[in-house]
Amino acid sequence: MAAIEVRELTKTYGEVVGIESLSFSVGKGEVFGFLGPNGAGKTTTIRVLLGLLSPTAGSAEVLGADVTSESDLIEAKRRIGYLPADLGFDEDVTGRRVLDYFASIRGDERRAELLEIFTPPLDREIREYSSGNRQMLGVIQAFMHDPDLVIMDEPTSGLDPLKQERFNEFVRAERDRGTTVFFSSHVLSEVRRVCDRVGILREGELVAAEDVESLVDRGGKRVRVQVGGEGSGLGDVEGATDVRRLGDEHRFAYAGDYGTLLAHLASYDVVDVEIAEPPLEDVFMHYYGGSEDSDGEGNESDAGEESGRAPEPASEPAGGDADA
Ligand SMILES: Nc1ncnc2c1ncn2[C@@H]1O[C@H](COP(=O)(O)OP(=O)(O)OP(=O)(O)O)[C@@H](O)[C@H]1O
Repeated sequence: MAAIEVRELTKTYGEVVGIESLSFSVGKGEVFGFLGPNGAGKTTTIRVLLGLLSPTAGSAEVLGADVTSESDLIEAKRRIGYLPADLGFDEDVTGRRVLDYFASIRGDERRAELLEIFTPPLDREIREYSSGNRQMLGVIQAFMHDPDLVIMDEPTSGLDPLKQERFNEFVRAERDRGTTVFFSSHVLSEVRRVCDRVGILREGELVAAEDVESLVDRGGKRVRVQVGGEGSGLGDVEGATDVRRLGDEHRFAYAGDYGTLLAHLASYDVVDVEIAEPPLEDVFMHYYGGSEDSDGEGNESDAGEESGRAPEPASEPAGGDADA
């Protein structure tokens, strides 16, 4: 049994399509990144999975529970952790009170361990919390009852790079202990670091769900070569595309095997060579077919991370204990 099974799932808001005929599954123990730009349907999918929105058509199961069955879902939610995009904590209480509240509902056997990794100021009121501290408190409440499955909506938003790295390390360790993690993101480099598999959502439809390495292979390696002399015909090797010359440097994308490339380069007087993975943005654009071009420099930027977010649907208290 998969941890998450989604079949032909559609959710519309009146005329507006949130997601359409979405199908995917997430295996037990897998870390699955759910990628898409603002408005692609990530939050809608997550809210349906938590029973917070009813699907218009299709079906979804989490840990074997039909998300439209309140009784099944209540049982399954004991084994699920949830980090919503909009945490919705009570501003007047301390972080400790927030954790005590969730502990009273679902338990907190991992609280102490999590507080050694994530360090929000527990005795301050939430209104004094920075967004990073709120997010850390959210991560602690999502994991502290030792769930089998954790669903997170943009978990690293608001975290500084050091805390993001701590979060990434934590997710990798969670995978090693067998926890299934499903999280949405529009930060491509982040999913690359921690996910086994990635689903790319575009305008409510899944356009790809594959392992991260295949996605990267699909984009082709980025090759830069400097040679003595003219280097004519240097880009004439099977698998090379987008061949360009900048001064004495030759650049191209390469989707063939290393042996062929190295044999080809051996006939030149190579001064310098660099073979790098493509920026995931390029892979992403391949699926979106957008006109936004990467800079071709191989930079893995977090484009969009700071961009304005579409208004969130009505928020619910963290922990997903709103009505099914
Ligand atoms: N409550 C709502 N009423 C009407 N339309 C909605 C509602 N919630 C979402 N939508 C629409 O559904 C589509 C998917 O939105 P959703 O919030 O699921 O996307 P998202 O991928 O989570 O985006 P973001 O990265 O901005 O959070 C968008 O067109 C959005 O405007």
